Amino acid sequence: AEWPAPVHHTAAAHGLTSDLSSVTELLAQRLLLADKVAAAKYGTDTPIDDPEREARILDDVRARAAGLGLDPDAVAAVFRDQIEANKLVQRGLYARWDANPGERPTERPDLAKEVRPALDRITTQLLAALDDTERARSLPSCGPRLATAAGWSAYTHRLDGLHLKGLGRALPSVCAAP
Ligand SMILES: C=C(O[C@@H]1C=C(C(=O)O)C=C[C@H]1O)C(=O)O
Repeated sequence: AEWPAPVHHTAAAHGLTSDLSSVTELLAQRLLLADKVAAAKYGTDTPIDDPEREARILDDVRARAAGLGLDPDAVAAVFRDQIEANKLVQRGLYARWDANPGERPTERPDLAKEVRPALDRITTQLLAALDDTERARSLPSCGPRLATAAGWSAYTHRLDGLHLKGLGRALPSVCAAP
């Protein structure tokens, strides 16, 4: 055989990358969209919790995980964490806006036309990132690597305390169970 082997495909395409920042970057981006979700809902009859939308998301990612050869339960657990993290941030923003009317959003984004499509784009990207990092997420080093990557994502996005708490809530199922 030839050596070194010709590179026909990227490491990421084979789940060989050990860098989890592609994942944490998307988790941070998704969490920052909670501000737009909350702004879309605050002061309206639309509740923070939408169990039907959540169930549709989880059904969809299970099917797409299976198509990628990923464990549907494990992938659904990651998205369940993202949804809980998002609601945690939404609730925190509501509390902040209730207490400080001056900080309330001045515009109400369109949940259906603007915000949910942005969340859906991240879903597609996150599924690809989970696929790319399948091996790294199964290693014992996943936890420390994930913490490091999350720290960088938090830093580059200048996350405040509430969003840091949300990012912490977003992480527990990213590393495969031992
Ligand atoms: C983001 C929303 O709010 C909540 C959080 C969701 C999520 O993180 O995907 C989905 C449904 C809601 O329970 C939304 O309504 O779209």
